[in-house]
Amino acid sequence: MQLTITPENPLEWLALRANLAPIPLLHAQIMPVLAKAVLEAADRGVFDAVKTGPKTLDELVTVLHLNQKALGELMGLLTAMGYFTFRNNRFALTRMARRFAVSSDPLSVHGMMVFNNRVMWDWLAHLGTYLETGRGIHYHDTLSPEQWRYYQEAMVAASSTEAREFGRRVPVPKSARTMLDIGGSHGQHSVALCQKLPGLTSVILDLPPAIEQAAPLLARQGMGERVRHQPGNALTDDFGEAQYDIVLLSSLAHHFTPEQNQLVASKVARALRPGGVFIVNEFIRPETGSKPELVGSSTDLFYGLTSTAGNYSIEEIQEWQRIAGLKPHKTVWYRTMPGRAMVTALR
Ligand SMILES: C[S@@+](CC[C@H](N)C(=O)[O-])C[C@H]1O[C@@H](n2cnc3c(N)ncnc32)[C@H](O)[C@@H]1O
Repeated sequence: MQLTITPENPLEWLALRANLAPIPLLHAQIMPVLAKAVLEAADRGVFDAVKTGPKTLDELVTVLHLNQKALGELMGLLTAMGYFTFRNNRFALTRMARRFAVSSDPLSVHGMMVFNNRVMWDWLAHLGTYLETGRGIHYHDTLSPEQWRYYQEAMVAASSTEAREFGRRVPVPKSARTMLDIGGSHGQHSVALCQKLPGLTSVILDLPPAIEQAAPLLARQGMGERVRHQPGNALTDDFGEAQYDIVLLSSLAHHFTPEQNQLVASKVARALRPGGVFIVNEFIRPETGSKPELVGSSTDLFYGLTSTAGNYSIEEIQEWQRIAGLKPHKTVWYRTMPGRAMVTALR
């Protein structure tokens, strides 16, 4: 899967080939507006307002208390982007928008859109400073309780589709009974595996302010004591010895430096039982100059900006696992998300 600028006819193909299309204008002027329009629409309840059935612009103006001209422009853009159709003077949600943009669908990314609109958007203004200093903003140290809530809801939204594929495809022993989910937040990955393996229980280790906000999100899953939170810090806590059949580090390695990841991998190796599996679930950094992959490259820059860290290559992740005394095992690439993989190793 790729995010691309695609010609729609042979003449456009020729224009692109002949370098006649000003691509940076699309990146610099069009794409930021597309992104912000989707975020603001989600945050203002535009998608939810159409959930019960097609609406005219006038009806939307009344329900949403927004300016008619401005909302008309937004709806025009969202229709062009494939979120709505417009027939008989009414806007209707497309299948894609109904599943992923309306807040109530189990696969919705609405929580991520609200977080990005209310919290993340302002971080982007720091990119210039990051480029000068190499120092990211380290948001885990400064979020307010309300921002922690948006963050944890965003993580649910970001991983709902992925957790299903993870549960189906991650190579784990069927006999596994104990799991440690480091930085596991909402617990969707643990829940997916516990639903698949009836004998499995999981402990989610996360920072105390994260757990405060993630607890109700985990409770919603109805797993009771089989998936429980444990407040702590992956960098300073001991994980114990030969306790777990599965250890998962999902979307946390990108917040840590290589040295911190090596430290975590060593503690994980000690905490695994013989035959146990360590899964690093991550966006993978494409090598500069290799086949273009926008998700891996843009998240790499983004995690640099946010945590002074970034994405890692498969080889780098396997090197932490190897130095920790583990044997690199299968790497499984996601089919539902480009640039993302489960990199596994065995004790
Ligand atoms: C990007 S989220 C990933 C959540 C989840 N694992 C997933 O894949 O959807 C990173 C999580 O790691 C937690 N975290 C950050 N630093 C941590 C640390 N030092 N120890 C434990 N958890 C940490 C955050 O609170 C957050 O819940």
